[in-house]
This record gives sequence, structure tokens and C-alpha cells, in this order.
Amino acid sequence: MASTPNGLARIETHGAKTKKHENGICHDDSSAPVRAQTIDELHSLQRKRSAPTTPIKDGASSPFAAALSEEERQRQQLQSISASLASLTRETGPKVVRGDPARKGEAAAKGAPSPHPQPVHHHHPHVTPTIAVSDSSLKFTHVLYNLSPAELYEQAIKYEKGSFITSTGALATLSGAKTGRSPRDKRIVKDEASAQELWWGKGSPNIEMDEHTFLTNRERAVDYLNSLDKVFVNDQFLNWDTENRIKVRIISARAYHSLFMHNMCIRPTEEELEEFGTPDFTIYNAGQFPCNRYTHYMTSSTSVDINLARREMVILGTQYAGEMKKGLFGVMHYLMPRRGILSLHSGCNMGKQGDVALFFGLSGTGKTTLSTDHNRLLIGDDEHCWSDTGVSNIEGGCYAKCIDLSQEKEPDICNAIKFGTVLENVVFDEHTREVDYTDKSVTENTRAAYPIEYIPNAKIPCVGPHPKNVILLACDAFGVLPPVSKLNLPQTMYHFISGYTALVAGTEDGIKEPQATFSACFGAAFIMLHPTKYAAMLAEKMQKYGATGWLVNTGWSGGRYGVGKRIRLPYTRKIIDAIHSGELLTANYKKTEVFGLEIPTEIDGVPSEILDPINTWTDKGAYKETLLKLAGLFKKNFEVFANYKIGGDSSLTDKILAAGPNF
Ligand SMILES: Nc1ncnc2c1ncn2[C@@H]1O[C@H](COP(=O)(O)OP(=O)(O)OP(=O)(O)O)[C@@H](O)[C@H]1O
Ligand SMILES: O=C([O-])CC(=O)C(=O)O
Ligand SMILES: [Ca+2]
Ligand SMILES: [Mn+2]
Repeated sequence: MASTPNGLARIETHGAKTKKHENGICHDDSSAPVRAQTIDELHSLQRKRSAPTTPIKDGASSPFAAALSEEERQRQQLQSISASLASLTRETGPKVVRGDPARKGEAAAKGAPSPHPQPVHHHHPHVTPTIAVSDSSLKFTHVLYNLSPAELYEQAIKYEKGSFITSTGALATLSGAKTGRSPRDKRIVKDEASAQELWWGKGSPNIEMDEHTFLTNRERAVDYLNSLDKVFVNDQFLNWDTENRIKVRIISARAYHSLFMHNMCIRPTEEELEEFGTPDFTIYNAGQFPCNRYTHYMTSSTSVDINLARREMVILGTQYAGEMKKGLFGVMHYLMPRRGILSLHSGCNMGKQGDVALFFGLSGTGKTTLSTDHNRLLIGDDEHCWSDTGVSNIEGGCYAKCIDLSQEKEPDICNAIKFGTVLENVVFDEHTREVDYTDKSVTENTRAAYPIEYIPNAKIPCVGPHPKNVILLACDAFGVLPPVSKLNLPQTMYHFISGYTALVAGTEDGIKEPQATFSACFGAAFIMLHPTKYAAMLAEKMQKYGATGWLVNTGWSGGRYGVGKRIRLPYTRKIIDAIHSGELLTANYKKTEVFGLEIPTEIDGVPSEILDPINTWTDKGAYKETLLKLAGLFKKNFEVFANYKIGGDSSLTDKILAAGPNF
């Protein structure tokens, strides 16, 4: 066939004869046809089978033996998942099978070993399997095991309403009716052991439930999950400190949940997955299904239940993925202190010289924003452990707030919102799929969950040496706390136990009164033991390793909310830079009234007048009044801790009490 100068084949008509047209049929393509007889066969060529994950071991080097061992491994894995999903009361079921139910039979075209892998039944030992059978034991539940982000995207887009690919490649999704955690629906099983060990009563986040009620909810979740065609199973790790790593299994009904946990937990390598075995902790996420209000203890249709003895968590009636993340964090707050390891609701980063900083703070105070720093290595943004060997991140990903996100102010977080990232509850243009980060139509708590390696200067593995600086973040909407203060150890303890922030409740209709929040250890919702236990550990570690405490107000300046403004992020970044560099250790200080805080008089790149908040208020009387009001709230909050001994030493408690506001 002749070609025109521009490379297009000339279309020949009227039976123009060339030697190539042997039987009078005109072929207009010159490349060889695909090697497929049918469309199905063609499609089967597209996907190459993943290599078996078991490497051929020495002594079993015949391909036949390797194939067998891979099959055996898969059988054991399914057995383990079947055991996880088993009812505690029925004798048979569930039948679990690997793979997507939508792809039944497809594998045959590829010559896969078996188009329908052997189902695995769960049998309780020593019982006749004919009693107490349900229909669910006659059906298959397909297990989608540790799927890749690409596979999870396809599942989400195909089956979960509200799933879309944004213009930067992230998976936009909706978390349903709940767009935040439900702390009042979180319950912990109170048995003999936990009654002794945990913090119960006034101020504690641990709301009790009994073992029987837990089992009722667990059965409800398991039955729901088994009634589905397919469930997602993630086997992953928590804690980059390999000596203290926890194996977690998450069983969920949504690709969104599976991808969220894929990003947020530590992703095992293929070899690690082979050796995974039995998980240390299992989550049953049946969030689409409500709990039963006739069940004892249930006060709403949501229930998030933790049973430490069984090492299980059950989620009913909320699809907010943060429940899984923070539920596991609670478990770490129980497990780690038993090993002498302090668990922390903090961000963490490290300078090029190896200086580590921790960033404590309640939600929205800046842990993620300030630990994500282009000049430093990110160890993690939210959950850490501090052991005798240093710090380690608990998670494998970050969970950034997205409201008002901008490329200019937070470039690293913006750039992390790409293929693989879960974007929760954001609003986007229906055609261009460009996200409008200022839109709060669904919620103000819009979030991005991405693997930590999406931040270019992530420190992997996410571990580091002992911290040099401990930064306590508060977003003070009253506008009276200084932008930065240097703390002595009793002051650090006082502010750590207080866990103060004041955000503004509703920012939409007019001026609202700032709301003071006190949350012990900057994470009262997640701690399991009495706050003084964690505080004592922090004091001991800070003293032992010579860390300096700082209080940084990322909130208002120039007046309270409605009058002043939030401190500009570039100024806060300069303040943080001066802490990291050591500049602030040798600065000149003066002491504030009432709170008795040491504040620097000068910082490179920050206007000096803002360093003492009184300078920024035009109404000095209003300043003093607001200062005293906040100090009063601190005092009142601390009353409950006044009689608690910290460590073995009651003089430490007196010192801490004296480190609070004085007026
Ligand atoms: N001066 C400032 N310092 C820090 N953050 C600021 C400042 N001004 C505005 N912000 C905004 O405040 C928010 C801080 O949220 P961030 O995600 O860091 O919270 P977080 O402490 O990590 O909370 P969570 O535990 O809920 O994840 C960001 O949206 C950030 O852009
Ligand atoms: O858990 C969440 O939903 C978000 C978070 O990090 C927090 O609240 O501390
Ligand atoms: Ca965060
Ligand atoms: Mn958090």
C-alpha cells in the first residue's frame, strides 16, 4: 500500500489491483492482528497475572512444588480470614473465596490454575455442622485482599456512589451522614482487667459496655459483612519501630475504607505479607449498618466498640474512616505504655542535623501543617511513639485538613493530592473535576489521606532519635496567648495535661464566642490510662534526653476572634524555624503576667510587636479581661487533676500546679 507524504495510507477504490490484494480484500492496516480469537480472549491478554508472591525456596525448586506451596499459602490465608469472619454462635460458615465476584470465570482464559479457587469453610471443631446453620453458610463471601490503589479506585467508582476521580487524580468520596468522629458513641468493654487498668469516670473518654453487648454488636457486624457479596480485607502494620510493631486486620465493606487504611497504616512488603499469620488486632467495619437501639448501652444508631481482651473493634452506624485510624490509636495508647513506650498525639519531623521536634496539639492546631516542612524530614503528622531508642511513627500515611488549602501556603500537602490519595467530602466542579478547597457545603472537616511517601522529604523508615524540642500547639481564638513561649518542665507538664485549644464553633453566620476546649494530653479522646500516666512518662523522657518545651499559639492575634486575625502561617513557620535552629534558646526573654510565660523579645522575620499580645490589642482593658477569663478556665479545668500524683512524687504535682496561671 502506498503512503502519501504526510504518512497516511492512501485509500484505494474501484478494485485497484496490487500484488498484495490476493483475494480481492483490501486491508487498510499493515500491522499483525492481535493473537486472540475472541473479544474475551483479547481482554484477557490485557492483564498479566501477578507473579506468585512466594519466592521459589531452596529445596523446593521444582515449579510444581512452588505452585503447591503458593496454593497452600493462599489456603491458609483464606482460612485465617474465614476464622475472622466466623459467627460465634453458628457452627458453619462463612465460605470465603478470593477475588472479585464480578470476574467469575474470567481467569479461565488465562490458564489460571483454577477459575474458582477452593472455597474455605470455617468449621468449629467437635460440633455437628448441621445445627444452627443459616443461609449465609451456603453462600460465598468474596474476599478482596490487600487490593492495590488502582483496583480499589475501580471498585469505588463502579460500586460506591459519590466516588469520582479529581483533576489531580485523587479519589473523591463521601463518608456519608457522619463527617467526623463520634466520641460519645465509643465504648470500651469493662471486664476485670480493664476495670483495673483503664481510666474510667469523670473526664475519661472510656464509656463502658459489657462483654455480652460487645459480642451482640460483633455478631451484628459479622452477619452484615457475611451477607455481602464481597468484603475488603487489609492486613497491615502499625508502628515503624519493628520491635513494637502491631499486625492489624481491617475487614470492611467499602473500597473507600480499604484505600483509606491502605494509605494510613504501614503497607507490608510481599514477603512480610506471606509471614503475616494471625493478626494482633482486628477491625470489623460494618459502618453502613446501624447498631440496634434495643441493644443495651446503645444511645444512637452509631457504636464504635473496643474489646481489648479479644483484640477487636466493631464499627456500626458510621462510615467516617477516621474512626478506624483513631480507634487503633486508642489501642496503641493501651498497648505501648505497658512496654514503657509513650504514645503521642503529635506530629514529628527531623532537621538535616538529626534534631527531632514533636508537635502536640488538638485537631486543627497545626500538627500536619507545621510538621510538613520543606526544609525538614517528615517522620509523621499525627501519631507517634517515644521509646528508649527514640521516636517512631505509628502510621504509614498522613491525614491533612483540606479546608482553604492553597498551593502557595502548603505546597507539599497540595502536591500529595494525586493518584492514590483519598479526598473526603470535598466539593468539585462536575466537569473539570477541579476541587474547590474553600467550599464547606458537605463539611468543614474535609480531609486528604495519602501515603507518607507522597511527601517528598519523608523520612523512611519513619523513625528518629530522641526529640530535642517538644512544641505544644494551641489555636487560641481568645487571642491572649503569646505566639511563642519557652516552657520549663513543670510548665510543659501543666500545658500538656491541660491540652488547651479554642477554635471557633461556627464560622459562617457572624461572630461567635470562641469555645475553650481542654483535652488531656492533647488527645483525651484517645487515651486509655489516666492522663498523669502519660504526663509522668513525658516528663521523665524530656528530662532524661534534655528536650525543651515550647507553647506556640497558632490562633488569634490583635484581639479575640471577630476583632483580631489568625496569626499568619508564614510568621508561625518563622517561629518554628527559630525553635529548630536553636536561635530561640539564646534569645532575650521577658515574663508575662497571669500565665507567667517566658516570651522572646525578637525573632528573625517576625514583627517584634506581635510577640507580646498586649501590644496588638487596641483595647487594653478588653485584653486584661479576656486574659483573666481564659486563666480562670484553665484553673477550673485543672481542678480534677490537682489531687493526682504524677509519678511517685507529689512535689512534682505541686510544682505543676504552681506552673499554671497565677492571679
Ligand atoms: N498560623 C497557623 N499555623 C498553623 N496552621 C494554620 C495557621 N493559620 C492557618 N492555619 C490552618 O490551620 C489548619 C491546621 O490544621 P492541621 O491539619 O495542621 O491540624 P492538625 O493539628 O494536624 O489536626 P488533626 O489532628 O485533626 O489532624 C490548616 O488548615 C492550616 O492551613
Ligand atoms: O481523627 C480524626 O478524625 C482527625 C484527627 O486527626 C483528629 O481529630 O485528631
Ligand atoms: Ca493532622
Ligand atoms: Mn489527629
